[in-house]
Amino acid sequence: MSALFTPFTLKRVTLRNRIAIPPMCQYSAQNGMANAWHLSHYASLARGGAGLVIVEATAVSPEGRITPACLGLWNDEQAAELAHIAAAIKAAGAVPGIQIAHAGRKANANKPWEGDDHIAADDPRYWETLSPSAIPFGQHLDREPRAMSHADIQRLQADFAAAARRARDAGFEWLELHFAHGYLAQSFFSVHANQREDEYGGSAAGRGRFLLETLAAVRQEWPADLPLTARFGVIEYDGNDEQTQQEAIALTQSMKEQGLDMLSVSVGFSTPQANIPWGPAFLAPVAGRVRREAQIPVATAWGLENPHHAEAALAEGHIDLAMIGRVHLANPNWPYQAAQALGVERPSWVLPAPYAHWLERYRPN
Ligand SMILES: C=C(C(=O)O)c1ccccc1
Repeated sequence: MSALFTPFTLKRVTLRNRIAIPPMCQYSAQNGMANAWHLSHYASLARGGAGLVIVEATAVSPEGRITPACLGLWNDEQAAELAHIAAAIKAAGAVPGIQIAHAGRKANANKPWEGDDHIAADDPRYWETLSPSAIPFGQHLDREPRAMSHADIQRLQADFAAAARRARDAGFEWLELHFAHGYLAQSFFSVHANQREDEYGGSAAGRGRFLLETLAAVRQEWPADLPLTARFGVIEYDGNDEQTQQEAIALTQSMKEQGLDMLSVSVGFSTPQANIPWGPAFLAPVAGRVRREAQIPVATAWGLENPHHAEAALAEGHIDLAMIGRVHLANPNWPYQAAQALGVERPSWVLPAPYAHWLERYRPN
């Protein structure tokens, strides 16, 4: 039996395999509302056979969106539309997950294919960006954000808790806090973005406070028997990686003690000067160190689209779940190809029966 096609149980949720589809922004919403695009997109991904499908970064407040076209979960109308997506993912046999997020100083940007840069101040779509300190990210996201007050911090933590409550009520069974990729929570942890001199800055403990408090607020709302996870950048590839990993692993241990069930290990993306060693499964050993030292189940993404690389990362004990993203956009039925490549018996049956039975006897010319 292949590691990739072994079920995985966390709290009262069992995934049919170790294939998870990570959040991938679609930049296709109006006023934060999901629409026909999102429903067909997520239903298609779920029908492909993955065990877990995580809905893209969904903002906890309007100014937390990466772009004006990002999803939101700051009101009940948005939750009602997302409930249809959770139901569609579940009906296809996958577990419905959702990532809740605040983009911080990277917010208020144009869509990637429309410039990927900050929206101009005289544009009607402009809104103020927030961050731990008034330090811009740089390059195409060079706007100086407003340094957050304690009132801002408390408001945004309450927004995360409210979004978690709505996600629960909408029928999602897996919640991921977006603590990665240079967005708000990652910015509190990163010295590149956080130069506060109060209790939310300075030491690693200070820079981790926002994440721990936000997790605690969400933990109050999210059911104890459903997985509460976070995607977190544990390395920046900025030349200071050993210290960053040590601090990140210490924070992960604290988050685990506060009720975090799993960590999706990613890159911080807090500085444009990062020198990321892109390549097959490049982050798997980093994830394996977090798994060993923090003693917490981990997932990771990046460079796992070759089934043999994903299988090895699991079999070698680096990870518990393989986040397989972009290749699913090219081939929503990637799990079927992976099952064939790994010699899984009756591979077509990773797909829904209406597809599986036709494919079982299909021999392409
Ligand atoms: C749009 C992203 C997200 O939502 O995390 C993202 C950003 C940086 C790298 C990968 C993904």
